[in-house]
Amino acid sequence: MSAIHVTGLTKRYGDLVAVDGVDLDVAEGEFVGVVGPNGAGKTTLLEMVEGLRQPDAGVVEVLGEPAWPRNPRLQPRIGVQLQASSFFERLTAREQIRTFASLYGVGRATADGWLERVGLTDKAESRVEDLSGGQAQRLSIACALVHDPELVFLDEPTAALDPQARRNLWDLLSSINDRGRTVVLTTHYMDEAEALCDRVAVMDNGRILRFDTPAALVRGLDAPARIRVAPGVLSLAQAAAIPGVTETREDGDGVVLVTRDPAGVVGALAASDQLDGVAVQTATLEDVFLSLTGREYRA
Ligand SMILES: Nc1ncnc2c1ncn2[C@@H]1O[C@H](COP(=O)(O)OP(=O)(O)OP(=O)(O)O)[C@@H](O)[C@H]1O
Repeated sequence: MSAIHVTGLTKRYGDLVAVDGVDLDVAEGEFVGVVGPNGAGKTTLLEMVEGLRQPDAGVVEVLGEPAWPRNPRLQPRIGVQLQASSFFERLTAREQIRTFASLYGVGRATADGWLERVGLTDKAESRVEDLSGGQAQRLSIACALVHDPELVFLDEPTAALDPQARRNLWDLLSSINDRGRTVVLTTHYMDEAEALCDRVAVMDNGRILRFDTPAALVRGLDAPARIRVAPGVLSLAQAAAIPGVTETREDGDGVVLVTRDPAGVVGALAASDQLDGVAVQTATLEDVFLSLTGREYRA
C-alpha cells in the first residue's frame, strides 16, 4: 500500500494555479523531501495531502483512506507539524505536549519523554509564548510526533534551528524513519534533502518537475566535475594539456580543471606527482535545483 497516492491534484486561488495537476506516490517507510522556490506550491500541496485544505480537483489517498473531506480515521495515524502560532495559549511547554498527548490517549511519561528528545526538558516550565523561535519549533515537532504516527508531515522543520539543533533533529527524524515511519518534509536546505531523503520532489509553479533519489537527480544533470589543485602546483597551460580537461581557470585558491573524466584527470595528476591539495567537486542537489528552476535557493 502507498502511504500517499495523489492524482491530478489541483488548487487555484483566483487566477493563480498554486498546485497544478500533481501526481505523487510515496511508499510506506519512505523519507521524502519537497523542495522548490518560495511560492512553488509546497505548503498548499502538503495541506491538501494532510486533509487540511480542499482540492479543486484530483484525488488524495493517505494510508489507503481518502484525505478529503477531513477523515477522522486518519487523524491518529498521521502527525502534522503545526505552526507555533497554533499552540494553546498560556500553557507551559510540558502542559502543551501533555495536552496534545492526551488527545490521542498517550500518557504523561511518553509526553515528557518527547520534551527530552527535542532537548526542551529545561524549558518544560516555560510558557509557550516565552520560548525562542527554535525552541517553539522543536516543541511543535514533538507535538506532531508524540502519538507515534505512521506518517509525519513537517513544513520546513529546521528553518529556525541552530546548526546543533538541526543535526539533532536530523538524527531524530532518521531514527523515526528507521523504525518504519514515513516522513514527508519541505525544506529550503538542499544539504538536508540530500542527507535525509530517499527521494526528493523538485517543485516549481505548482508542478513537480522531478521526483527521484538525490543521486539520480544529480546524475540526470550530467554536469562535469570540477577538480581544484592547490596554488603553484600546476600552470594553466599544464592543466589544459591533461587529457579529458575541457576547461581551466585560476583564482587565488589554485587552478580549477573542469572534466567529465575525473578519475582519469586525478590519475594523470598522481602520475606527475601533482596531487597536492587536490579536491574533486561533483554536482550537488543545489546544482540540480538551480538547473531545474533557474533560481538559486533563497530561504
Ligand atoms: N490562502 C491563499 N490565498 C491566496 N493565495 C495563496 C494562498 N495560499 C497560498 N497562496 C499562493 O499560492 C502560491 C503557493 O503558495 P505556497 O505557500 O503553497 O508555496 P510554498 O512553495 O510553500 O512557498 P514557501 O517556500 O514560500 O513556503 C503562492 O503564490 C501563494 O502566494
